[in-house]
Amino acid sequence: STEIISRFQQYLRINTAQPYPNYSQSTQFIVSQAKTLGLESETIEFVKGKPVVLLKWPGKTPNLPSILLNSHTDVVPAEHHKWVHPPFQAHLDQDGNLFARGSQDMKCVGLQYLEAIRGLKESGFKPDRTVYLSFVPDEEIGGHDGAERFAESDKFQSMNVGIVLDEGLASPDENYRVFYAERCPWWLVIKATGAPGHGSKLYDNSAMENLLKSIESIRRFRAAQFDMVKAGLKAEGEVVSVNMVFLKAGTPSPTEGVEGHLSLGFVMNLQPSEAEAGFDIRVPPTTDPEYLEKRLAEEWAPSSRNMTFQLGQFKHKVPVHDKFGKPAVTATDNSNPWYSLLEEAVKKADGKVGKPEIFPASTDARYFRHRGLPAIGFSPMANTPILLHDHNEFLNQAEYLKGIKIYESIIKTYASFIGYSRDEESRAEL
Ligand SMILES: CSCC[C@H](NC=O)C(=O)O
Ligand SMILES: [Zn+2]
Ligand SMILES: [Zn+2]
Repeated sequence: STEIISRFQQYLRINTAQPYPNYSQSTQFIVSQAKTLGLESETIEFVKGKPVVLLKWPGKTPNLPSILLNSHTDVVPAEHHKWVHPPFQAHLDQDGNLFARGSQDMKCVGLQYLEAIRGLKESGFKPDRTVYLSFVPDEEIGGHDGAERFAESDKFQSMNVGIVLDEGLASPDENYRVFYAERCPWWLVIKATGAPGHGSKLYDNSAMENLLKSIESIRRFRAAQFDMVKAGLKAEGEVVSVNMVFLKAGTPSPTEGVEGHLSLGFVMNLQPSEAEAGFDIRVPPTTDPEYLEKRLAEEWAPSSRNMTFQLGQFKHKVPVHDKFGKPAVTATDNSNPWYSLLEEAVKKADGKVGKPEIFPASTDARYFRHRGLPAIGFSPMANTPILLHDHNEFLNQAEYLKGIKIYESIIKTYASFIGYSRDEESRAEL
């Protein structure tokens, strides 16, 4: 098992942090792992410099829909000096905790898939269904040049995928968490305009006052949503989250060193004529988007208060709308055999799963769900604090090894499931 851990460390040490991920090194690493495992590999650049590494373990019955194990290779940046151990050193401490950016999100999962396959191959197991692994780029910046392109490709179509596994979240208790849907990201910028004026004058309808009224109203909404979570009435993924992420206002005055001026960077005795605030909003699949858009237009950025807004995701500062409307949800009842098979497989490997949840943020799973496929978010990390995107992200090595056993059980169960669901049949006929 020291070899297993050192392979994990090798992967963690590759700096694939946005915005300049070293994808050539991660690709090289994954392809070399595939070779030692005897898996077929193919690297596809739907967008130049953004490799999707696709591995294949052919099944004995190749006409059965295949299983796709997806993981992203990029990680979010880290503030190196705020970590106890450098984020790309993959330091293993005395308690067996492995510190690295990506140890939870989600290099663990990508490599656990591979280690599980190694174990299964060594045991002589042969899959009925074909198992694919995809290592995709750019999830952390929206996945548009990675999983989105992949899911829309002819290649993907030809793979006849029947079920996708993707990332979940760590669980502080003993139950693994399972995700069947996710909230839709709405990035909102509201802008207020108003008459400028002397800093000493009290008057209505200044840009700052107009913006602050909106912020107050948005905060009341935020508190009401958060209260439902605090009271235990709703789970995190079942309410609308709203967080202000930037404030932009003031009249700049770059007078550093200029005689007679204070060097605050802003003019202090001038009320500005424009002010802006940005919000990260996440909308559960159960919330009516029209209701929220109405609320936005009428209460949060009313034109009667000289406010405008932009909604969407932003590419080069221009909003691009994601798929609004009804986000796709994966069934967890008996219409979806893959869900109960996963539960069963986890139990068989001595793991426990909690109630299925809505993922609070976004993952690449949405692109597969949009294709009409079931996708389950699952990262086997129990008794682990949730540290994705945080300082000092770590995963305990024993937990990592346990996760490999869990995946062995899942892959074995999935790959030897030859029952044909009605849904699969109708897809096969297309
Ligand atoms: C909405 S595109 C960005 C995707 C990103 N995913 C992980 O953190 C997220 O912010 O949820
Ligand atoms: Zn992730
Ligand atoms: Zn992430």
